[in-house]
Amino acid sequence: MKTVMERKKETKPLTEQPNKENNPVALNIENLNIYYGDNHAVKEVNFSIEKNGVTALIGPSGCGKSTFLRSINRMNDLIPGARSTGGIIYDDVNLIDDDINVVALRKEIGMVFQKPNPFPKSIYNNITHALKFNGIRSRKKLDEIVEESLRKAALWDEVKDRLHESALSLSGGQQQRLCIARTLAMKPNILLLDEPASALDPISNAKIEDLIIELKKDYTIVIVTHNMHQASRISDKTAFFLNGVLVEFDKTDKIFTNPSKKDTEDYITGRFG
Ligand SMILES: Nc1ncnc2c1ncn2[C@@H]1O[C@H](COP(=O)(O)OP(=O)(O)OP(=O)(O)O)[C@@H](O)[C@H]1O
Repeated sequence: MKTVMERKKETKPLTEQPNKENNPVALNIENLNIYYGDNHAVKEVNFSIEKNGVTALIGPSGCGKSTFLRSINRMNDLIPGARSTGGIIYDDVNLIDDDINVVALRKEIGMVFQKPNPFPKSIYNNITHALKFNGIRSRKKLDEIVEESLRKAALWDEVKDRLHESALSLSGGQQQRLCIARTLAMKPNILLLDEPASALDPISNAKIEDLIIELKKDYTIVIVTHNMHQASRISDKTAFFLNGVLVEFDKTDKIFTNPSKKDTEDYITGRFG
């Protein structure tokens, strides 16, 4: 069985191929359908996600945003009865193919969830746990990655003197930034964020938003959010879903100032959902 990385080496990376606006593409979504048993949760979705940008997924509860997001790094595999058809094309590999190495995939495409979920371990060990599992043993190397990841997640200055204290002693916002640091330590290309700030206070929320804007220089970010202000502040492109259908996908400015579809306008102006 070939890993995502092994298959990548054989092909020209899709990321070198521009989309119609001439921006490099990280993921091409082609006729994607996702089902839970008889429930057709995501229907014939087609669009491309740009590299080094923030793509926001918006829409009312139950419209399929999280299902779509989870399908990108195959988290839906854990749900009995879930199945997908179509394509999520990443570096010329279809991520829904059966022979994808899901462990390798999840290193390249990391995910952060709504509720911070640090391990009940020290701050340091939260970051090194998966690294050690992947065979990195050198203390110097581990120290370097811990510092680099915590700096990237804008947490280093707050925790550098307490790296061996429990992660559970951190505030909710700090725990979420630690979860982002833990994901960054695996050196992903893409970050999937499922409402990463919705369980946090406004100040922590603002820090996460600032962090996302900073991180998009180095990563492709896809974020599910119910917060319209957040979507308009931090994203470059926005995808509006309704009943599993991608109703509209465009530049965020356009979606929020002059949407093409009435359903999009009704949603962003709060008329439903
Ligand atoms: N684990 C699951 N098992 C079965 N059906 C599910 C599961 N998760 C979601 N669904 C169904 O898939 C559809 C889309 O749900 P999903 O959670 O993706 O929507 P969402 O837009 O992310 O909603 P929310 O904003 O409330 O999180 C819904 O009909 C939901 O009931």
